Amino acid sequence: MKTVRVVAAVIKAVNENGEPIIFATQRGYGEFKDGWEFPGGKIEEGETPQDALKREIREELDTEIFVGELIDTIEYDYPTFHLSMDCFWCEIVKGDLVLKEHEAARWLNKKSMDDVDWLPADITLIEKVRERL
Ligand SMILES: Nc1nc2c([nH]c(=O)n2[C@H]2C[C@H](O)[C@@H](COP(=O)(O)OP(=O)(O)OP(=O)(O)O)O2)c(=O)[nH]1
Ligand SMILES: [Mg+2]
Repeated sequence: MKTVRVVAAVIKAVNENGEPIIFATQRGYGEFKDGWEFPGGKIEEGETPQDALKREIREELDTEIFVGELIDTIEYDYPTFHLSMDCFWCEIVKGDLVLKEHEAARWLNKKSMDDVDWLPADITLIEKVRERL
């Protein structure tokens, strides 16, 4: 099976009550349309994961991010490909998270993290994010 190498940004901020929150996006097209994910995408040839992630967030959200620590690398078998996804803690440097490709987005806290329908590969990641948020 072919392996698809992907990077995803867990963009972290703090809400008006001082609680940590993360930014989730809903896919607007394709095979996984309507599923919730962390913004990001496929690593292109010659890119480091960090460079790829900064590029993807510029393309998808018109926003500049700081890419921090690796949270986890998710390995997941979809029916037609193997996903290898590096997930990083990120912070906004500049920009307003404009949805250029996604159909919706939400800021989620620990409690509301289960309220959206995550893509299958993200389920184990969500547990780690919640523990460390
Ligand atoms: N970005 C992202 N992709 C995820 C997550 N979970 C998950 O299973 N995926 C899968 C869906 C896709 O098959 C693949 C990432 O593809 P993508 O569609 O974001 O890639 P891309 O931005 O480069 O878009 P495209 O040019 O291929 O349309 O990884 C996630 O949390 N974030
Ligand atoms: Mg993408």
